[in-house]
Amino acid sequence: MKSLRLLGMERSWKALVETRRMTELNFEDGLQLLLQSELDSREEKRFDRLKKNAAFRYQASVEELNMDPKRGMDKAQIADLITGGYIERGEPLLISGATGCGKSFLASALGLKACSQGKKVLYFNLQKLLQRTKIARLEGSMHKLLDRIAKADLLILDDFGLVNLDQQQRLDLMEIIEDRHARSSTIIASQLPVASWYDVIGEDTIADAVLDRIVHTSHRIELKGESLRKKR
Ligand SMILES: Nc1ncnc2c1ncn2[C@@H]1O[C@H](COP(=O)(O)OP(=O)(O)OP(=O)(O)O)[C@@H](O)[C@H]1O
Repeated sequence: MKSLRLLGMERSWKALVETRRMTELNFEDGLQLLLQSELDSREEKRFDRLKKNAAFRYQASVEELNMDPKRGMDKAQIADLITGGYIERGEPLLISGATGCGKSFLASALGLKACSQGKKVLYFNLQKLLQRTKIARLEGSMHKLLDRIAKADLLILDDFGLVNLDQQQRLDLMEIIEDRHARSSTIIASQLPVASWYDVIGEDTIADAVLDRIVHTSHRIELKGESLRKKR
């Protein structure tokens, strides 16, 4: 088992030997148990890898979400998002709300859920990502970075609209969104209401092109209430 790197199976086998349960099982049940242990162990490892790769802002889970409707949380909508259907269909999710109302927490929790469903997720603060694209262009690694982003089943762009974009940043955002359009899902979180995103992008043709690709088919969550940081 060790040579074949069947580590989950090996662990289960050792437990069976130590507890002497192996003598109680017939061949078929024993084999099934060992194979199931191997499968569980691989899924667990894949989940850990996906979670690490996603680089979430919070290690938040959907079970921890405060579902108070006064905060703008709709149980049925969240339950639907948890199934991951929006990711399969490549639909965007736009989360807006004032600072501290839990946008990043919600996006991270949905991202973690997607990892548990075997999806490749990437989480970025948008400003930091657009600084990274600038550096990647200078270093000649832009193609690699865009390729990595395009391959993600779910891309989370947090803090959209905190600063205005320059022309190159607008074009980079456009390219990222275009690569994903109608194929892969993107979550965008912003303190600004969706109606003012046009002005944030700042150039009519690019704003039209970006928003046309994300707004029409999107799911929306508008979080309300006072900052959860203040409450704490
Ligand atoms: N559902 C929740 N349950 C428990 N704590 C939460 C929840 N949502 C958010 N928090 C906590 O509230 C604080 C603010 O949350 P978060 O960073 O997600 O807000 P935000 O809306 O993204 O803020 P900003 O716009 O300033 O980035 C964090 O400390 C977070 O841990």
